[in-house]
Parts: sequence; C-alpha cells; structure tokens
Amino acid sequence: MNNSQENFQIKNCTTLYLIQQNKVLLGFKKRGFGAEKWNGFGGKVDSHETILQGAIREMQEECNITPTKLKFVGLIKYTLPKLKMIILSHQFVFSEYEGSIQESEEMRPSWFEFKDIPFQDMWCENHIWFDDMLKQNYFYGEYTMDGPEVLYSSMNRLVERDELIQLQKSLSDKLLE
Ligand SMILES: COc1nc(N)nc2c1ncn2[C@H]1C[C@H](O)[C@@H](COP(=O)(O)OP(=O)(O)OP(=O)(O)O)O1
Repeated sequence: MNNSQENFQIKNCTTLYLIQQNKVLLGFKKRGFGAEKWNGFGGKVDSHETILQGAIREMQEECNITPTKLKFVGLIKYTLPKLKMIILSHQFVFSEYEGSIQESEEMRPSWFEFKDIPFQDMWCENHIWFDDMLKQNYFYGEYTMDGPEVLYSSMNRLVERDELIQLQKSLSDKLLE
C-alpha cells in the first residue's frame, strides 16, 4: 500500500456469478452501494467467517440459493479515493446449487445471455474483465474509481491459478498489516 492510502478503510468482498448454458444470473441492486446497477451477487466478508463462507452466505441472503461448488476465478482491487476505501473483491463462478432462485430485499435476479450483458447499466469497469470471468479464466485486476461511472485507471491481466491464490494471500495479508 502506498503512503497516500494509509488511512483507507479496507473491505474484503465477494462477488458470485451463476453460469449455465451461455447465460449468467445477475442481480439488479435495489439499495445501498452500487444501487440501480446490475452486478454479481455478494457483499462484505464478516470478520468471523472465511471468504468462502461469506460468499455462500451472501448468495443465500441475496438470492435464496446455496452454491454446491464454487470456482475462485478472479481477484479485483478497487481503490476509491473519495471514499478513502479499498475493496478487495474475490470473484467466484458456479453452475450447481440447492434452493430456488428468488428476489430479495437487496437484489432482483435475472438471466442474461453472454451476448446481451447490460454493460450500460453496470459499474463502468465491468466490461474490461467480464469476458474473462464468463470464460472462467483466472484474472487479476486493479481499478481506481469514484463510483460506478468514474474510472481513473485500470489494469487487468490473466494469471495462473497458483498466482491468483498467492495474490489473494499476499494482498489480504498486506492490506491488513
Ligand atoms: C468499486 O467498483 C466495483 N465494481 C463492481 N463491479 N462491483 C463492486 C465494486 N465495489 C464493490 N463491488 C461489489 C462487491 C460486492 O459484491 C458488492 C458489495 O456490496 P455491499 O457493499 O452492498 O455489501 P453487503 O455486505 O451486501 O452490504 P450490506 O451491508 O448492505 O448488507 O459490490
């Protein structure tokens, strides 16, 4: 972390995408951070839980389903200067689950064909890495932004799985130092 980020609040978040037959389930966020945008499901990891536990809990809370097998595909570091916040978003995909998909107080779910992703109504950096996520490539990204429409800098690169795991560990450790 550089000096200018010393007082930034750090949040570990998860984002999950259900993928089946060239379609992805997105949620229209009805309230809070990123409201009125389509996104994956997810949220903050609580201090008492692992990232995986947080991911599953958010999917249950926001969509009423329990993923039975998650694939960790990406890690994104968002720096939000105006909010003085760093969000480390752990990105997962899955295709199998238990339960039935339902709207929640926070999210309205809907399926989208891969060719019809509503980028115009999503956070503006999504289009940079979304294809890697849909293809289930392993990727790492860094974005500096101030809200869904304001992107100052971006970096996205494909990584090997081992490097992704290493990045997750070292970045989480470094941010919490
Ligand atoms: C900064 O840019 C972002 N871009 C995208 N595409 N998604 C983002 C960005 N920042 C955060 N997110 C994702 C990461 C998580 O999936 C959610 C965070 O949601 P929230 O802050 O609402 O977390 P919850 O724990 O659900 O919040 P409550 O306290 O309201 O339950 O957004």
